[in-house]
Amino acid sequence: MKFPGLRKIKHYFPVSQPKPQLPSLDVRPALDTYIVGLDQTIVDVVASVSDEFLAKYDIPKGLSNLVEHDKANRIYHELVVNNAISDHFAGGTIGNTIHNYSVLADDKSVLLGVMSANIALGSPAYHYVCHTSSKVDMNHLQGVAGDIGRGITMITPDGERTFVIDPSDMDQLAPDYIPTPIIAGAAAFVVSAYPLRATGQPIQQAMLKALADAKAHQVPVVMSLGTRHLVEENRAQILQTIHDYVNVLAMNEQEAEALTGFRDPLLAAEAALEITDMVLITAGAEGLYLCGYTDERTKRESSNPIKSASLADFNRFEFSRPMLRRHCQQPLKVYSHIDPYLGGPERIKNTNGAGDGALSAILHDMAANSYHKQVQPLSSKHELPYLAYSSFAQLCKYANRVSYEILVQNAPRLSKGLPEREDSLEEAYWER
Ligand SMILES: Nc1ncnc2c1ncn2[C@@H]1O[C@H](COP(=O)(O)OP(=O)(O)OP(=O)(O)O)[C@@H](O)[C@H]1O
Ligand SMILES: Nc1nc2c(ncn2[C@@H]2O[C@H](CO)[C@@H](O)[C@H]2O)c(=O)[nH]1
Repeated sequence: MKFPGLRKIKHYFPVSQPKPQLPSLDVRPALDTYIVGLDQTIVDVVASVSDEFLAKYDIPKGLSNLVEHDKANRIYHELVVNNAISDHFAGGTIGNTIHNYSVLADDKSVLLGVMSANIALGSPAYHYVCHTSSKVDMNHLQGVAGDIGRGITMITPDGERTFVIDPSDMDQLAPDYIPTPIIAGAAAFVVSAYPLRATGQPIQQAMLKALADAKAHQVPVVMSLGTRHLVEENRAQILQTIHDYVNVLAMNEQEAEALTGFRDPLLAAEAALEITDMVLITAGAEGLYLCGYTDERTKRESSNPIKSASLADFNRFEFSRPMLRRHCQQPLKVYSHIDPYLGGPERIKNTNGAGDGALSAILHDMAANSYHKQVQPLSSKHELPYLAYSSFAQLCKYANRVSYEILVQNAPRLSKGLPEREDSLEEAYWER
């Protein structure tokens, strides 16, 4: 487990404790710190298209659209003929998140989902496996006869991305393939709302079982919302799922508006905190918001400039560490916001996965907290049951930095972690 993020002052973080056993790639619940993700396994087929191309196939821009197999094939073949496909890349919003977690933390995660039992060279499954970190344990995947999902990722000249999803067998994950002991030992369980639109498919029951397992074993449940129209179309079910199971909710501002009715991210977060414990709202060029609870006893005042927007002095206690609401004697809502790191990259070719990247940073910090607690149970950092190792403000910095890296690397999956030492980060940024 690496230390989460970069900062000037480090607490003692036991990264070099000798491991009691030989290293193993499989996750061992009693020995390892890891997170578990459940996803529809999808390969992203990345192509450059014009706005006219989207209009021709009647595809709403900026969203993830489920389409029938024949239509997906027609689109795919036109892209091949136009020579517009640049890459095949492993995708799936949670697949990306746990891959990025493993790269950042340099530690293990477990992927639950399906995989083609026979993988042919060049097949979607082949591309998926090739582009996934070896620290992602894929031993619990369910083998299927057909293909994994295909997500045609169309990038328009403005850098916006639009998906056409051809599901193939991606929704066939059965509850029998949810390993309860693996979930029970995890530092967090992460899932997206996408399976909720796979009406009548086995993955819905599998997801419910995994959620119930996580809840029964007090494993924090993290959910990302996926895409705006998924939220609009399944709002009641999503709200119920969040209310029943979810501790950390991640969404962009459009999804937040569809869920809560508030366009303003702070008001959306305030509303969402009535049904969950922590909320990450990414807002593109406006940066991101992280909001949650802390206990009155442990609130810490920020030394950053105090900001007011739709809520007055909203970031006043952003130096506090997040807690589950039920663990607070006197819960206090805390809000933090950060502008894009260094104002964002000079040129953004593609924003795909920037939000997932921010979430993987939050997961890293949560897992680091579990790890630290396991190794240093008597540390003052664990006097109260905190949800993360760092403060809201520090979590924002880290999440923001990782989003920037995704934008710079121009792919939803990090090919390398953050630099060990960054002059610009230490001097020009963290100290600001
Ligand atoms: N145009 C931009 N300029 C500067 N930073 C940006 C820009 N777009 C995104 N970012 C950075 O990336 C983060 C996440 O972006 P965004 O809100 O677009 O995520 P998203 O829509 O959830 O993405 P995805 O669903 O593809 O993962 C932002 O909080 C910000 O830090
Ligand atoms: N699980 C899942 N991921 C999706 C879907 N649509 C788009 N994505 C992924 O979202 C990622 C970007 O956030 C891409 O890598 C896509 O593969 C979907 O319907 N289900």
